[in-house]
Amino acid sequence: MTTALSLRNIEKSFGVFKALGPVDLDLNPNERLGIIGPNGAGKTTLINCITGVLKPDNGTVHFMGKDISHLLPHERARLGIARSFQIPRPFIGMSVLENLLVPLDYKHNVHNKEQRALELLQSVGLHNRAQDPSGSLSQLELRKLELARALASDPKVLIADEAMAGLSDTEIDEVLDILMRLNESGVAIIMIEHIMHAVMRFSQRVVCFDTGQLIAAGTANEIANNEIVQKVYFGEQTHH
Ligand SMILES: Nc1ncnc2c1ncn2[C@@H]1O[C@H](COP(=O)(O)OP(=O)(O)OP(=O)(O)O)[C@@H](O)[C@H]1O
Repeated sequence: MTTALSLRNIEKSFGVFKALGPVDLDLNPNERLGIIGPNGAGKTTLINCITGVLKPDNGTVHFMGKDISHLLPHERARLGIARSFQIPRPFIGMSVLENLLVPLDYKHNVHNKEQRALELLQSVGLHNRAQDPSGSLSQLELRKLELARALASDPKVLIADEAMAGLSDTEIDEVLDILMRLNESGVAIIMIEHIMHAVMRFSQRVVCFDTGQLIAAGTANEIANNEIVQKVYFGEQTHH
């Protein structure tokens, strides 16, 4: 089976500081993968190496069997790798709908952009706010808009970076439902999340990073019961 993503021997240093690697990691098509690890573990660095924001010092990234190591971020996005950001920054002066017309403008094969924007809003449950100014959105609605924006490129892989931070339990459930529906529609999802119960509930497989290394991989249950993970991650959490 062709993997959706295949990372081999990825390494990244900042000056003399080794932030990541070497890391090998695969993502299967339509998989739900959780990435956990304490602050500074290298999760964001890894994601930046996947999206092309950072150029790793070593290693390769394959997407659907194609070597994309040399591609720029917008080229990777066009192929089908999308990322939603933890802190959404919508165009405040624009309506919710207009915010989605911006990324859709980059797509040449969408005939009716407004209709597509409304479909995207519907898929995240934000269609009733289409005409409202984006500055009037609640935290939860901003997260939904951020997901809709990431989906405008019709991704095959969505990297959700702390999409639920700061939300209440019922709001977390809503975001999880949206991500689950997306996954059912054929999008592989990488969830980077500090909210343990959410990432454990969502993910078919969880990998844990610490000091730039992948230290454990398994089902949510296996990872929750893994002694090394408990030491570096859950151990640390209980001191917060
Ligand atoms: N541009 C940079 N220059 C120097 N050091 C960096 C840079 N980006 C990240 N680092 C360092 O690399 C390490 C890994 O950081 P990274 O942001 O990838 O961790 P993380 O797992 O995403 O953490 P968090 O959960 O807090 O977001 C950290 O020690 C961080 O200080």
